Amino acid sequence: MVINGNVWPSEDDLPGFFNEIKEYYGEVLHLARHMFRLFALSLNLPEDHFDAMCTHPGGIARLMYYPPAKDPTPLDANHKDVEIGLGAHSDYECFTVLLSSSAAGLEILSPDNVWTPAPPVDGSFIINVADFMMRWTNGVYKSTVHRVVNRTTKERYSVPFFFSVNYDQLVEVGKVSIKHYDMHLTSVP
Ligand SMILES: O=C(O)CCC(=O)C(=O)O
Ligand SMILES: [Fe+2]
Repeated sequence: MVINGNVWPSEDDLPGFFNEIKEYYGEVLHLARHMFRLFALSLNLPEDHFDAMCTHPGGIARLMYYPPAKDPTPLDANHKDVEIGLGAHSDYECFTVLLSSSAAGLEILSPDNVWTPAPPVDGSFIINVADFMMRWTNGVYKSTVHRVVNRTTKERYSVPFFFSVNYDQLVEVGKVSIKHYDMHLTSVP
């Protein structure tokens, strides 16, 4: 449900901003729908399995800004990070298409609980599996715990695009029916 629409800066204040964002949103939405086809194939489902569930999908693009670090410190297990830009979390939709920032800062928690940098790679996207996909696939896909710490003296920008099926889509995990945003834990078969 959309309660309020987006509030856009005026064209005078930020010329071209609305059109650039709109164009990016259209392209990344297209890519996300394509990614869902790859997820389907990887799960031994027909390629178009998710198509009808993504006719008016949840898709939120967020523009992130991380100021330069005042006290740049390397990633070090013995050092307590004080300048965390975005604390440890997993995303909660199906998956996130993350446009790599030109500056480093994204860190992924490895399965053995070690923070590991995910440095930007020019012209690439990072795909983070999110909680809904993990629940839906009964843990076949696992959501990625990640955080952002800008350890550089550069400003950092990034654009995550959080993607989901239609918010009114009924989905099933094994024999358990769940509704979006009304999830319960299910046992792994
Ligand atoms: O800025 C980034 O690279 C990641 C952003 C993020 O994880 C989020 O907004 O959920
Ligand atoms: Fe995130």
